[in-house]
Amino acid sequence: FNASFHAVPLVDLAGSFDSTASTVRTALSTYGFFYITNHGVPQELIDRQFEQSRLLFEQPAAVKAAMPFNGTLDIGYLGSGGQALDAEGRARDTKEGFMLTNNGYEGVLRAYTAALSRLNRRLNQFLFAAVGLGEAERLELARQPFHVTKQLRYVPAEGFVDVDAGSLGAGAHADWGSLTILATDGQPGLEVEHSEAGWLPVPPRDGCLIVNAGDQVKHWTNGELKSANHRVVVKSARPRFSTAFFAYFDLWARLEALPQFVSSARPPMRPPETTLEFFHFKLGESVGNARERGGALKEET
Ligand SMILES: O=C(O)CCC(=O)C(=O)O
Ligand SMILES: [Fe+2]
Repeated sequence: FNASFHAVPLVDLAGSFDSTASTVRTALSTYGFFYITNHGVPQELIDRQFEQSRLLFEQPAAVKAAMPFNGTLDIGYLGSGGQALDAEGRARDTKEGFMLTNNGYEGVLRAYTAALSRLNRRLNQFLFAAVGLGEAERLELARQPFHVTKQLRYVPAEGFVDVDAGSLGAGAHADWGSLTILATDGQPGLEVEHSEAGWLPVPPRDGCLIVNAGDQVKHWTNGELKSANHRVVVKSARPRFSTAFFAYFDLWARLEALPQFVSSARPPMRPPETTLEFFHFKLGESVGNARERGGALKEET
């Protein structure tokens, strides 16, 4: 096995529409992940957004606790150990998360979110073309995509990271929505699971954002395109920051497996359901997992 054959592909958004859509299809059916370059989000906006993230996470625990996580909207501060993304793992995630609210960093976060929202609409055109659908079908599912912007900070575990014992910045999971667009502060840690190659690093690349498909795309294409499992292993001595923009299809859109990917031998993976129904199901599951695993981390004081 040669790892160099197994690298997450790069999609150049400045290329021709058809070749970009075809690379998106290959990338999502093989890895579930791709890098994007010439994405149009100014590096300066990405950097300012990380600066706000740094300031936020440096606040005293009491200040962060005063912006509590809202389990219906998925906004607010969720402390280390508040979530356990790996449904089969034993430990809770060590990361802290902060989701968009109307606090002081509102201006920067809203500008960042607006830029990513435009980029997601562009990526959706390639996604729909990749499965042979056009603008009319896109408007049925993705006229006004729902999205959540989540700033993350991974503080290194004390001592060492024991992957076998399940101690991860973020446990193995697939994302839930349509496409996730990830920016990082340049520190490695993200890994994607490949069916033959196992866990592959997805290191940051200059000028690139990282994109991956979520479960909605998997259910929609009945497994033809992948929502790859991924995880975050942070071994460095300093904290790692990343910001994930989780896009979904429209909140009220009823998602159903596309007929071209369904047969009697290949029944739909899930019954038709709205984005909202699926989102609440997954959110309840991951926060519930962490509650059940109480005691795996020190309680925050
Ligand atoms: O921080 C990262 O690199 C990925 C985070 C992630 O996978 C998630 O929050 O769903
Ligand atoms: Fe993820």
